[in-house]
Amino acid sequence: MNAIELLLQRQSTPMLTSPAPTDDDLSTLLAAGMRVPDHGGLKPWHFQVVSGQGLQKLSDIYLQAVSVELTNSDFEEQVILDKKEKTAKMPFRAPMIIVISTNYAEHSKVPKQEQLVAAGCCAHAMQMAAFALGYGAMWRTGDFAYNPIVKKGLGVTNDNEIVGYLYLGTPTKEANAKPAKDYQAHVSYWQ
Ligand SMILES: Cc1cc2nc3c(=O)[nH]c(=O)nc-3n(C[C@H](O)[C@H](O)[C@H](O)COP(=O)(O)O)c2cc1C
Repeated sequence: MNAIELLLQRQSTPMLTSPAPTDDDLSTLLAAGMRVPDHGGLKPWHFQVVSGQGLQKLSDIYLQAVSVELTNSDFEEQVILDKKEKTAKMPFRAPMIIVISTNYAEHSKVPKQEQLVAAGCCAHAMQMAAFALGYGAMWRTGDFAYNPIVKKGLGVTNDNEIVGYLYLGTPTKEANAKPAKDYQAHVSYWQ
């Protein structure tokens, strides 16, 4: 697949299984993440690679966060148990997750907004590199990207943000190709 085919045909892979990217391939993904446009060369991001026992650690953090949320809730006991069970399983939807967070720097010419965009580019670049290497990937956030207990557990300070959880692995099945999206309504021209 050449670069244009990759850009025009990319699509997410929600259903992932082992194998995860090999060490060499992971290294390529991380290098692609580092290669993004970066105003001021601040590298205002951090990548936390979660696999193996790390997935259980992430699951424990999610469970802690949801347990606090559910304390004093009006839900019936069985509903609470179901929610906790569902939450604890979330990190196991793939054999590897890269958590992309910001690592904001103070800079007079580079506002946080630009640094956040750059960190978002990292997630996209790593997803594209994963596709190019034959893996599947899905960029997720959800409540746990914004939860203070989860942020603390992952070592993301209050003044930084989790940009996404990039789930990585091998697709469980061949996906039906999604149709291209028409760009006409999203473009204007000055000529
Ligand atoms: C910042 C960000 C957060 C996202 N969070 C979620 C999410 O939590 N759950 C989800 O199903 N899709 C999420 N998505 C969307 C998927 O990654 C994916 O793009 C979407 O399902 C469309 O599929 P496609 O990539 O094949 O076009 C998110 C995308 C972005 C850019």
